[in-house]
Amino acid sequence: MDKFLIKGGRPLHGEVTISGAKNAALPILLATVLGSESITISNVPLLQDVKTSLKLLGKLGLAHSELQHGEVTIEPAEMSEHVAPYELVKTMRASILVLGPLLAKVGKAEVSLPGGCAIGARPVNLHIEGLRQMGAQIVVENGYIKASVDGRLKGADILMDTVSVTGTENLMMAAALAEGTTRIENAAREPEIIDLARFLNHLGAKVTGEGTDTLTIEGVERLHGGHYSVMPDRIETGTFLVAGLATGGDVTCRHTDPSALDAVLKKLTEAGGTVEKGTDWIRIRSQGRPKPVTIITAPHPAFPTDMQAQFCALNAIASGSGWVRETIFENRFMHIPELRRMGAHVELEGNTAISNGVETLTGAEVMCTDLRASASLVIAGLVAQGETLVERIYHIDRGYEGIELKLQALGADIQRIH
Ligand SMILES: CC(=O)N[C@H]1[C@@H](OP(=O)(O)OP(=O)(O)OC[C@H]2O[C@@H](n3ccc(=O)[nH]c3=O)[C@H](O)[C@@H]2O)O[C@H](CO)[C@@H](O)[C@@H]1O
Ligand SMILES: C=C(OP(=O)(O)O)C(=O)O
Repeated sequence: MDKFLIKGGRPLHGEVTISGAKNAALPILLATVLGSESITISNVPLLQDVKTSLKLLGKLGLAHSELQHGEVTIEPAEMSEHVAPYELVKTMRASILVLGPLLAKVGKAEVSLPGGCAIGARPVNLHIEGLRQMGAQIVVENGYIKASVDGRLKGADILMDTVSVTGTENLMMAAALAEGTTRIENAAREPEIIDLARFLNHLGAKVTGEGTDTLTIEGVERLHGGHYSVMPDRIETGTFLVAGLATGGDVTCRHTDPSALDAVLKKLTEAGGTVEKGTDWIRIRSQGRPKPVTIITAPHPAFPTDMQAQFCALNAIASGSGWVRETIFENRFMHIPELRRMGAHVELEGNTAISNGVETLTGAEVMCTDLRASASLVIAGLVAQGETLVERIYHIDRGYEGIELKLQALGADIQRIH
């Protein structure tokens, strides 16, 4: 299993090019199930989850080109299969996103129930309830969601009990080919939802209201082909900005979208970073030791859960006491015991991590438990005195394209050990 060996204490300096967003690329790739003509997608990050998505599309009978220079073409097909098996779903929760498209396109789907993961239970009841409202018959049997519909799905008025990103995406994709109009209220407003809506509209779907809490989708009979470029990864951007600030450096993220990062940039500024931005770049400069911040995660446009672990690493070395409260996932603090092993003074009280910043962390052997926890440990390793060995980095490879190469180019001493 690969590991990262990091020799900490070097400020990061320079420019980094941000990749396409994992959390936009995966739904967009899986939405190609809905297509009836050839679809080319560019700015696709080369990640383990992207490889898994392409494997899943292949399993469903869709041919695709090799992913080269971030571009892949997917050919439409008479779907020969409608099953997303456990082997694939267990490695990538986003596989649940074929449920809506398969039902809409071929009228049947069997998708392994994703179950929980390290960060929480991660239920999908709202996906199932919404599809039932659109006329699907669904049973959960032998660990699979087995769904079918007579004829086409029907447009419906759906009120989501809670804001769900993948739930909104599944229902939006299903509604794109349904008969009649679907209204999704209390919809998620994440930038990745907007990107998926734009992608679907580019292929001829009729989605409006993206970026607000009410989506209206007028179903169409078929989607045509096209070429679409995935939005930049706001979480990768935020991760590099935190790493720049934490190490006392000066980092510019290129090929990104500052408008998707308002809550994160606000907290970076509160933490004492000097933030400048243009249409597609953000620069952060450290002015000395970071100041502590208080953070409450919540659905967009509030502070994203996918950035809280990185800010825990920042608070760990801040000049005072700060706290981070996680409201989306019940167990997303697995990085805290690892940060403590590196000398952080941080306590968990319920869903809040309260830290008393220390001057510096010390290198240690630490273990990744999930994607963003891994990012926080890498940041901590870059800051720490001495050597840090980060184990189980397959978690990080799910979501960050060549993170060690990008960090090396910014001056970090980080090596992948096979
Ligand atoms: C709102 C939110 O911040 N969602 C995050 C969530 O998306 P992801 O789509 O994985 O999770 P959801 O947005 O669906 O979950 C949000 C909340 O709704 C609950 N829920 C969800 C679906 C459902 O059917 N029933 C139900 O009760 C979940 O338990 C959770 O507390 O994890 C992703 C990966 O870390 C992040 O990129 C998303 O930003
Ligand atoms: C936890 C994440 O992803 P996933 O939903 O794929 O597990 C993430 O992007 O931080």
